[in-house]
Amino acid sequence: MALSSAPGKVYLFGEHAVVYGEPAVPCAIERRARVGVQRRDDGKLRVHAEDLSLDGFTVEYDGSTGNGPDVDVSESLLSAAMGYVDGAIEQVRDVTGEDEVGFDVTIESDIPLGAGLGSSAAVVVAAIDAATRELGVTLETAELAERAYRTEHMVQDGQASRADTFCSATGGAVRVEGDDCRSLEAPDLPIVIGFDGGAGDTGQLVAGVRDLRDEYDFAADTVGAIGDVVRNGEEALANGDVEELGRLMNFNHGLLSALGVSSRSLDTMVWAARDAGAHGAKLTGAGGGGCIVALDPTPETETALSFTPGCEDAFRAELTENGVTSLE
Ligand SMILES: Nc1ncnc2c1ncn2[C@@H]1O[C@H](COP(=O)(O)OP(=O)(O)O)[C@@H](O)[C@H]1O
Ligand SMILES: C[C@@](O)(CCOP(=O)(O)O)CC(=O)O
Ligand SMILES: [Mg+2]
Repeated sequence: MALSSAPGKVYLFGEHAVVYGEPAVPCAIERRARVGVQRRDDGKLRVHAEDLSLDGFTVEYDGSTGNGPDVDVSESLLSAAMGYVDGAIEQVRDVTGEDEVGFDVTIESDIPLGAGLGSSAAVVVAAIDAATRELGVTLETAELAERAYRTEHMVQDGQASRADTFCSATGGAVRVEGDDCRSLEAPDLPIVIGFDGGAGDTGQLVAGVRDLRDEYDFAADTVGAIGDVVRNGEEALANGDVEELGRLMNFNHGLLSALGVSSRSLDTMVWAARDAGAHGAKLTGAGGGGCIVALDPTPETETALSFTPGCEDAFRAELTENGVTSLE
């Protein structure tokens, strides 16, 4: 049995645009997914995922025959739910050369699913790390991040960046532009998160931006403008200028909103944070529903969010330097 954990993240800047080669700056936060993996020799993959929205289920199926699990939910819901774990195991089989190996996989996570905090990347990174170690193979962090990226790329229909997976694998604040992934020095940021209790489908939201970008030059320009905001944001981060970071986050939110990936509840939480005196606020991740990230050293934003209709949970998030971690 091998057990690994990996962190979720918030985007200070650059989600969606990063899929088209613009830079992005996500930061790992101290909310983690833990994945336990035990080898089985019958080739089956058995996944126990208490937090998955199919009401906490356990499925068992034979990965070698391609037969799906025997649960009573629609095919599309199931493939969306299982795709990341299945994909991670495919990568493990590929990188270890053990094509027929099966696993019992147990997932526990304190990252809400589909909410923009990178639950998918954390689960994939932790799963690949635990499963390879279970087979006696230790991957370098760069290789692990690359395999996790390939998983997200496959599940999200060929549209994904390396940002979430690299950030989850290494921890800390990172900068990703295409295949150039590096760690950044970041000050201790006063991060507050608001969560509307909802979720968005990353694959669908990414496809929506892609279509807009294909149809309208001004949508392509908007993606480019997000890249400009990120480049300014990197400078503000390096200078520890939290006020400027906040202004740029506000700008970034406006551009994401123009690309159609915000929602009424995300906008409401963003405005509640701004009205409470936050330096700035924006949605984080794919959008559609889920979380916003705000910067506020005072307790005002967290308090205001906790009284905002449509905000189900408001909490502070600590940046973490701990990326993927082997627990057993
Ligand atoms: N605790 C978990 N157990 C099993 N699968 C999970 C878990 N957390 C996330 N996932 C997988 O990740 C998907 C959500 O990823 P995504 O839509 O990219 O949103 P995000 O990465 O912002 O949380 C889920 O549908 C599921 O496939
Ligand atoms: C929208 C996107 O930029 C980030 C998605 O983040 P999340 O899965 O919503 O946490 C997609 C990607 O980078 O692969
Ligand atoms: Mg994701």
